[in-house]
Amino acid sequence: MDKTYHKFERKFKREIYRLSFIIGAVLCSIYLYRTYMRGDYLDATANLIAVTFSISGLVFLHFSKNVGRIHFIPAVICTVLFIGSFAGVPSNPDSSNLFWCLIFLPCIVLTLGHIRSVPYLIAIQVISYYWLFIDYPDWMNVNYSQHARQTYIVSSNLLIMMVWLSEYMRFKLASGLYRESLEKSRMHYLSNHDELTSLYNRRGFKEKIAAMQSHNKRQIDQHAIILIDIDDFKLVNDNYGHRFGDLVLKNIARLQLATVRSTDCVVRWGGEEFLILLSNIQADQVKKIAENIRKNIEKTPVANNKHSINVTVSIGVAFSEETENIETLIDLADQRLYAAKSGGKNCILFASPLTH
Ligand SMILES: Nc1nc2c(ncn2[C@@H]2O[C@H](COP(=O)(O)OP(=O)(O)OP(=O)(O)O)[C@@H](O)[C@H]2O)c(=O)[nH]1
Repeated sequence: MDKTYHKFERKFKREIYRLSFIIGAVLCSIYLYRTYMRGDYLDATANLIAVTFSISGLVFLHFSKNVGRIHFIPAVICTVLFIGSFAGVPSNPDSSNLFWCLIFLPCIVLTLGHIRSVPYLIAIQVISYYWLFIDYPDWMNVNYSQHARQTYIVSSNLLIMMVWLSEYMRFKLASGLYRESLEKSRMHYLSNHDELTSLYNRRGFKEKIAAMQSHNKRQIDQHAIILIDIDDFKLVNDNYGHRFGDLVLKNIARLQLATVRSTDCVVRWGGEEFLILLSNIQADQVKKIAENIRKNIEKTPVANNKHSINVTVSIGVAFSEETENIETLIDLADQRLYAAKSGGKNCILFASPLTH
């Protein structure tokens, strides 16, 4: 499945590990205190080991970036605690340690997931059945009653079934929801971006403007529009082929993105025409950016293994001080671009030429 989904799953697991360790540390500390006060030092030692395990798990989790690598550690800790509780303290008069063992079963399923937990659970159940019916040496003073054994077998199996099923359903639901949201965002991306250059398309630009206007309560801060058109692009296609033309478009898109700030919006406005919306910016900075774009494009060759050419662009710029309406601003920039083309190309017009 998708890498990002695994990342999302790992985050989920990390929280489960953390929760398991915290619960383990708190419960075992309480029991450590009680057993120590009771003078039951064997039990107290087992609890001390459990507390140490849980705290080291938390420390490890805190410092490890990639939780994927430590998938088995919490499960191993749970298994050790399980075995410790099962076999280490069997002299408990009311067999209550058997029921504390049940805590670790959900932890194992949740940390390992519905697939990896299966062999663990089978192994744990086989070991615990063996321990339930084993002839313990006399010094261990084990006395699991028939009732305790039966109750343990029924409750542990029911618990495993319930937790396993809920983890299985959670996984299916989460991966389904994730796939759905991934598909939605993919569709949204495709409808708002140009396939060739990955820049915004007109639809994406409209959405961006609407978002900026609603964020700034209908008025975008001081801004400017730069309209860019490749000079004699038809000749590029005619001389070097359409695929080379596509390469030129991609290179120009890349150069624009490299020149503007990450907050600016670069749009493929038409076939060989691009629009840049610079927001929150002073006029002199706009002029610098436009000039940098023109120069960078002019001096950077576009090459494949057959051809290497330099292309130029003509640019028209309009500033928000001239009009508040974005459509009118684009029209102004377009008129200047047209004038730049008529005036000899490879140049920028920041103001409309005087008409007589
Ligand atoms: N390779 C390629 N060419 C495209 C694409 N979209 C539009 N074009 C071409 O861009 C060219 C635009 O040509 P014109 O509008 O005549 O403009 P021009 O040749 O750049 O001339 P001036 O604008 O006057 O400098 C046409 O040949 C289109 O086929 C595209 O996605 N890929």
